[in-house]
Amino acid sequence: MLRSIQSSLRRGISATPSAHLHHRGYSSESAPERKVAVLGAAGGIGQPLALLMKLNPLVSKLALYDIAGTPGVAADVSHVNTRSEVAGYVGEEQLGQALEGCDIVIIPAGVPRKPGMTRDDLFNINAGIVKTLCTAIAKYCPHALVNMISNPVNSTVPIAAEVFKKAGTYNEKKLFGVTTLDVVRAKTFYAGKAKVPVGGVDVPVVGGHAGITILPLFSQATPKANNLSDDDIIALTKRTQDGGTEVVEAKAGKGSATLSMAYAGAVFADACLKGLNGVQDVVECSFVQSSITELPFFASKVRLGKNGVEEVLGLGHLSDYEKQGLESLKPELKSSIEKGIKFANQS
Ligand SMILES: NC(=O)c1ccc[n+]([C@@H]2O[C@H](COP(=O)([O-])OP(=O)(O)OC[C@H]3O[C@@H](n4cnc5c(N)ncnc54)[C@H](O)[C@@H]3O)[C@@H](O)[C@H]2O)c1
Ligand SMILES: O=C(O)C[C@H](O)C(=O)O
Repeated sequence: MLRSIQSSLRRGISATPSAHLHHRGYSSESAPERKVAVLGAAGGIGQPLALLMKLNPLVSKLALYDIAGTPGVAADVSHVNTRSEVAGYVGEEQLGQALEGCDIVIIPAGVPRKPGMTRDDLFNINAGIVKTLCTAIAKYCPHALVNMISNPVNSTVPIAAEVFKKAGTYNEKKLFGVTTLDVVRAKTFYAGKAKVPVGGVDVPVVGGHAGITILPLFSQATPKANNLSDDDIIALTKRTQDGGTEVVEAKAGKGSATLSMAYAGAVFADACLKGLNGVQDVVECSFVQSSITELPFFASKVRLGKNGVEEVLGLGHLSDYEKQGLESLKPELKSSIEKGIKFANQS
């Protein structure tokens, strides 16, 4: 049972087939030691993400941190009979211990949206939380890869970059805004509309992570679908851009996407782990420091490796509709990035 869950997870949460790992000369049990921390681990995303990371055989130590509730989550998850050793840390005085020795820090800490709110409405609370957590990362694990989930991602990633710059620890190869949920949604919606098996679908999603800044590139989707009209592509694009709001409205005041986000966060962290371990050709979309447009941060396909970002891949050929979408998203994305930079430098 466990073996089958693990092997299906390994197939699902994997940018490369698990067979690839065996070609690298190690089984999961003898994979390199890797410590992963989840900050905000007692939350709606944090708890299922903690479980999924506990199921990942590439993790040897799992640190679960929150301002409350982590002893219980850690005790619960620690009983799962998989490789990693689990520890719970609670309150700022234990944050350093949680972070020491980390290879990857995943941050889903902060408040989620309620109906009627934009992600930017979360800025006032989450910006401060992210700043505090990143200050501690700079101190206790300056070489870790940071997977930023807390919204608004378009601003929290620039905040993190500024905090690290001030601390003298910034490495642009190691800071990632997690936009995997946009890709997960685009793949699901495309497969449903094109009537193709979802397992084999790929759709790049570029730009940022809020409304029109989310730009799925259905013209590059594989397998190619010849049964989709221009109107279908417009509808798929809008549904992907509004995917978060669809969940916020359905949850009617009880938060935003947690389960699909935990899955997406686990997919992205798994790709980072594989990159760190030297697996070749690990490619995921992520919001990173970038020079593929005039904006300083941009989501696109990124090749992951032993140092984090190995290569930021270009946008490829865009349809006229996508070119228009790209130009329309730039002003909003630019101002969200600038808002984050300004906050980090003023406060
Ligand atoms: N990037 C994405 O695609 C994506 C998707 C979904 C949600 N999100 C964002 O993720 C965040 C978390 O969402 P959620 O549904 O898990 O919320 P939640 O309220 O259920 O959980 C958040 C957790 O963060 C903790 N927290 C608050 N301040 C903290 C601090 N200073 N240090 C550590 N932990 C702290 C809380 O105690 C809580 O347990 C929100 O900002 C949400 O908008 C992002
Ligand atoms: O929509 C939200 O507020 C949460 C998240 O960014 C999402 O895309 O689901």
